[in-house]
Amino acid sequence: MQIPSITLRNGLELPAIGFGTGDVKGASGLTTLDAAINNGYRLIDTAYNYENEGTVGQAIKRSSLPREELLISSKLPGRHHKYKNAITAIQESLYRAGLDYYDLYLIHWPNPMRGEYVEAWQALLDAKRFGLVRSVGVSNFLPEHLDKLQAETGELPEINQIELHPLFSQPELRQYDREHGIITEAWSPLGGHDLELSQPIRELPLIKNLADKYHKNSGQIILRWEHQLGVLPLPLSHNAKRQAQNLDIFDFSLTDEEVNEICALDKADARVSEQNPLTNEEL
Ligand SMILES: NC(=O)C1=CN([C@@H]2O[C@H](COP(=O)(O)OP(=O)(O)OC[C@H]3O[C@@H](n4cnc5c(N)ncnc54)[C@H](OP(=O)(O)O)[C@@H]3O)[C@@H](O)[C@H]2O)C=CC1
Ligand SMILES: O=C(O)C(=O)[C@@H](O)[C@H](O)C(=O)CO
Repeated sequence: MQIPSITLRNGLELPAIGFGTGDVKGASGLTTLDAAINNGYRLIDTAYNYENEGTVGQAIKRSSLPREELLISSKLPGRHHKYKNAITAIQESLYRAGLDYYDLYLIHWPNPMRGEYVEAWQALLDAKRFGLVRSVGVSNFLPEHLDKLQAETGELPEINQIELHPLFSQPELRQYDREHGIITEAWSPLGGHDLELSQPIRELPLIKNLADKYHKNSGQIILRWEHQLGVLPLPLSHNAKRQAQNLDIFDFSLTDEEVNEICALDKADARVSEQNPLTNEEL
């Protein structure tokens, strides 16, 4: 299946959809990742704190794909924002995965009350200069945090990975990212792994009607809507069939009106995670 690409400011081309790995680890995680790669996923989102960079590295090795055909993204945890710790953590991330470089490395959370994210950003920029990572970005950053990075280092991230789904579509943050040449990635793009919260989103009448109209399922409608917004979604499925369905979104288009109708479902306080980056500090 041909997946379109999205190009970062620095010219790096990413597949327009990636694979989330939040709880994918160990032997069962390896089976999940084998299936994902086999299904055609080429961008894999991991994190130091997921404790699965080893599983991701193992899956890469088993895939027998040339390293350059895969794009691997990891994230720096809050406890390692100090410059020296950040460089060491990136090296440790590489050793865990058995990789020579990451394609992307993001600051996982800004942790604004600790106030060390500019130092962490400087470390990521230097890690890029040292050749440890090809592109650098952030996750869960709000405009005020991004403005501070630019003011203090002169450099903005290539990527901002944020919570985004039909009830929480983040119009202001998407606009900020777009105006600053930052690609928005969506975490919990299907409404997250808590079925009680995500199922009602996928069962919204508008989403179900569109699924019927286009002979797709609700997940595919949501992922297609995110794609048409210019957002790069990172869905996770442990199920090989759903993994394949989530990639099968490039043979139809929603109308502009339908895209806007889904955007109109947005409720500014409908985070499924209740994790507001202003107050949520993760180490
Ligand atoms: N930067 C950050 O702070 C964060 C980043 N993330 C990243 O984002 C990724 C994705 O987010 P996540 O929270 O996992 O949630 P998702 O929105 O990707 O939803 C995953 C859940 O949806 C189910 N699912 C997948 N496809 C379908 C489908 N087509 N129809 C119905 N159900 C489906 C899965 O079940 P099943 O497995 O049974 O298919 C799973 O329970 C994470 O894995 C992680 O990589 C997540 C949270 C925070
Ligand atoms: O999954 C991630 O990337 C996170 O940042 C986690 O903190 C996630 O939001 C979670 O599991 C919180 O309990």
